[in-house]
Amino acid sequence: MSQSAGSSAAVGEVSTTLARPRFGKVLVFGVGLIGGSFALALKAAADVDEVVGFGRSLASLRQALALGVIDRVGANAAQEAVDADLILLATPVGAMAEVLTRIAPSLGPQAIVTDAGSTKSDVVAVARAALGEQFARFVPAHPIAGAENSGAAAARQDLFAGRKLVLTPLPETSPTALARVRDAWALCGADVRELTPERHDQIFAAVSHLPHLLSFALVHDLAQRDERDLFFTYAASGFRDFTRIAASHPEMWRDICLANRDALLGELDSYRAELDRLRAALAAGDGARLEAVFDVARTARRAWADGVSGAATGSAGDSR
Ligand SMILES: NC(=O)C1=CN([C@@H]2O[C@H](COP(=O)(O)OP(=O)(O)OC[C@H]3O[C@@H](n4cnc5c(N)ncnc54)[C@H](O)[C@@H]3O)[C@@H](O)[C@H]2O)C=CC1
Ligand SMILES: O=C(O)C(=O)Cc1ccc(O)cc1
Repeated sequence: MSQSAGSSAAVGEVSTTLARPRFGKVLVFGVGLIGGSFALALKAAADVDEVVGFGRSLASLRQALALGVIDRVGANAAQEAVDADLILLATPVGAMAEVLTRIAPSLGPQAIVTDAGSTKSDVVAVARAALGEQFARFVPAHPIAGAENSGAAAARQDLFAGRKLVLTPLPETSPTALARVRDAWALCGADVRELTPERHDQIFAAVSHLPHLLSFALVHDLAQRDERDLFFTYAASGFRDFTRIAASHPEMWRDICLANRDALLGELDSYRAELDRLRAALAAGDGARLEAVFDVARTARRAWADGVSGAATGSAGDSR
């Protein structure tokens, strides 16, 4: 995809020295699965001077350093922001306001700020409030790639390869900043799309946030029972598929649910109504109704899986 820095043309070809895209000094706040994978992928594909990592725990930042995910552990975010070129927020969404407030006063004129949060309207609102006149260089983003695993040790250079990445630019977003962030994610291998923040949050309430809530709820319900060990002993692959995401990070999902509360409540109500209809059919012994519902769901699920497997976005059991 990208050429090595300084690659020279073969004899007889027009001599062109194609430099790798330059990203200068990159700060990553939250060097976990997503921030760490972004750092690895961008360093592999672009000319990055250094990646400086910030986080809550020195131990996990040291681990990220030892793994080569970051080049340096940052000590003073405000100072490091002065000459940073690209700043990625990859903390849980509830922590982003505090990070933005810390760096806002010292951002240099070259700095572009982006995020990887799973919700967008809330992140846009806190960025607008914290950055004020500098909000134009904030480019909201959400990689649709991940896993139930957390931390820098789970980071992978190819996490975003072939996966969708949604940008939710605003009318005031700087076209230059937007192009740079689009380029950065494309260099990480992502298939970059655009939505409005509101549309993004509606869609992801239905296809991501609700399924995680349901999975947590099912496992929680079973885990409260006296006979849980016996029940879990007999759980098979259907249970494994349905509940893989209940092993996801509780703090991250607390923040996502609260940030997208209205849309998630709407989806939860819709799902409860569906469950009520199924319950009524079951209580009435209405097998035809149950089978009709299962049939529509099976057809839709198979069509979706066939469609996405062609686009390399994962299949059932693929935890990416
Ligand atoms: N896990 C996934 O599959 C995906 C997650 N996301 C989003 O990406 C973001 C990061 O998620 P992951 O990388 O999975 O989480 P993670 O738990 O692997 O990493 C988050 C990192 O942020 C640090 N952190 C927490 N609070 C902080 C604070 N106040 N200041 C600085 N650092 C702080 C943690 O110590 C941790 O190193 C979240 O906003 C999440 O919604 C987006 C797409 C997929
Ligand atoms: O683990 C999984 O399958 C996921 O669904 C990962 C994921 C989690 C949060 C996101 O915002 C996007 C993707």
